Amino acid sequence: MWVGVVSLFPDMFSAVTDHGVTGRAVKQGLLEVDFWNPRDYTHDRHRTVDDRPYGGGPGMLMKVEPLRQAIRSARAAAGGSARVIYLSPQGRRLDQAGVRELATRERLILVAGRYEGIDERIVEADIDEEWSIGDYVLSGGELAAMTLIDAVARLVPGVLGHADSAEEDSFTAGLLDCPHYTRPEQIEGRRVPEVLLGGNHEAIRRWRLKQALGRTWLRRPDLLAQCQLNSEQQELLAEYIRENDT
Ligand SMILES: Nc1nonc1C(=O)NCc1ccc(Cl)cc1
Repeated sequence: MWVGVVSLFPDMFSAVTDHGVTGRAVKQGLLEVDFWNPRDYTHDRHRTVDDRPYGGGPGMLMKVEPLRQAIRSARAAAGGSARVIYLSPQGRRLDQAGVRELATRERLILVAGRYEGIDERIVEADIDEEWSIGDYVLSGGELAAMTLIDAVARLVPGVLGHADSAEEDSFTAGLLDCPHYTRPEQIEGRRVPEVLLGGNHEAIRRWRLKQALGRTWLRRPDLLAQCQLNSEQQELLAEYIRENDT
């Protein structure tokens, strides 16, 4: 997957390009991230990238020309086949379904804004899709862009490594994760559930599924309402509710 990033702070992206699963994906050539900085498209002595808002008010906007040229350069490099995405609280809320949609695209260009925003005419003329990672206000679009890169890259074949791509198997898709345990067997009197210490893999699978269903029921009934539960899942959830309905 190829991602073009338009940002005033490209160095921030080392968080995804130089670390962990996504860093390894870059090394392996499964993920490529290239950068276009609007500041490189300024021609004044001060390399100005911000501009005052018509109508007054606090703060500045991103200056139009440098941003437009950076986006156009990124599009040209993508060979015109990229989707240009702008990250902002005004966008479509990102969830795993949206991540799956975005992961089907070979080329994405992510526009990370700074200051108070970008000119609406750029959104109309140069942006294909606007996405939000959540209902809160960040200081710029970079962290949102990195969040999207991380979530989408994990769905690129080969990136996660373990063949069963634990993340997305049908077992728990759409449910919260089950509890996890590792050594030692006891921490200040708290023990690991016995089923996990045995070797009964079918019992372990059922226990994990039951826990995932139960935790979703307890913490995110909205997610559960969207799930089509099969008979085994319905049975396990009913069992969990019987055991946990306070
Ligand atoms: N929440 C979010 N989901 O995506 N992006 C955000 C966010 O807060 N961006 C801050 C931001 C976005 C554009 C500009 Cl010009 C300035 C600051």
